[in-house]
Amino acid sequence: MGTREDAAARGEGAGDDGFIELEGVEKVFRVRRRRAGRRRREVREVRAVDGISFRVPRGQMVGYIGPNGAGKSTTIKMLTGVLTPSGGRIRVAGVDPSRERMRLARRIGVVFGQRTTLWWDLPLRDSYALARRLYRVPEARWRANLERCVDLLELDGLLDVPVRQLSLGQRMRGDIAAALLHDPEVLYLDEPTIGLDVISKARVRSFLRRVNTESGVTVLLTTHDLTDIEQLCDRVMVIDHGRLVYDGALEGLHRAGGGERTLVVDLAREVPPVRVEGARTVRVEGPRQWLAFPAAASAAPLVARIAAEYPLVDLSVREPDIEDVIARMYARGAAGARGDAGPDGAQAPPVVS
Ligand SMILES: Nc1ncnc2c1ncn2[C@@H]1O[C@H](COP(=O)(O)OP(=O)(O)OP(=O)(O)O)[C@@H](O)[C@H]1O
Repeated sequence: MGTREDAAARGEGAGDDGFIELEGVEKVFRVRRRRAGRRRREVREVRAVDGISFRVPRGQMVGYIGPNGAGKSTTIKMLTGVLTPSGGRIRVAGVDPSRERMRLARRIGVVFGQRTTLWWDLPLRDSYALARRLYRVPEARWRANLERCVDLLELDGLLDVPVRQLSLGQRMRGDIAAALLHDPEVLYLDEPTIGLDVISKARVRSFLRRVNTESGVTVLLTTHDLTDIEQLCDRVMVIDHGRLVYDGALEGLHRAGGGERTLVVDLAREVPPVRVEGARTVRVEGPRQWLAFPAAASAAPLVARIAAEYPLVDLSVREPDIEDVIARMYARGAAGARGDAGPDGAQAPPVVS
């Protein structure tokens, strides 16, 4: 991982405002299935990605979120060149991924949280050494990158352990390191914190923040955990049924969804429901209380008010599920939020904040 300047110097023909560019991208899968009583197989079309356009400048860290089956993984697979779009145009660093997949492979890193790219029976160290040969990374560069990853991802002591013996959190950190040892300019992360405990999530997030700010790596992050987005991304894009329905800041998404966050407070003893301006108590269980407050509001003044008047011991903030936020966007009929096809079949632009 070089510096931000290194990353800028590596630019090949891509304008800074369109390092990743998608124009009207579509992916249609044809699924064959046999219906009971029919001899012929029926062909059904699944429009996994349905006319998506966006541009991501170099060095930006973007959240790419949506409900299950929305088309997130399909988009990432097209960005890596694993899948070829059925329509539209993609450029990553000026390169068409599906045409020049091998050339692009050296410039991108991919982490699929649900699957490992590491060799299951080999120690991490051997997996990394194989990847070095595959990507032809110069020895000195590779060593420096490995040292930095081992240090920041706390992999020391794990390098000689076979991957299958690692915990999920250790394996995920191992996978993230593997994706970065060849100095990629873009990192695609598909659910990098899925299934991790709070401490492992915090480690992964703080590492990703450093990689983005210090090395200028452009990051596209898919997650169901809105805290990942809140802590890492200035920009969030929401995809639903293969269409982009929102592009902007997380606060704007909360406004569009009109959602609420929940402040969970642990008090030193049981007290009547907390009464505080800006929130309403929705649940009380012994000394623990749940307070709902507008998702777009800051929790800090609320916490200060509670701490001043109640024996506050501990607290946490729970984000609404992305499914809830999107469901509310639909329920409120936010202008253009559906990305409905117009009379001419054109897709309405996403809500932009
Ligand atoms: N190879 C395939 N063949 C047929 N249909 C597919 C294929 N891959 C994905 N799909 C379908 O395309 C749609 C989008 O899937 P995709 O995996 O991109 O969604 P996702 O947003 O990543 O979902 P999740 O959050 O559950 O991972 C789904 O309806 C899925 O069933």
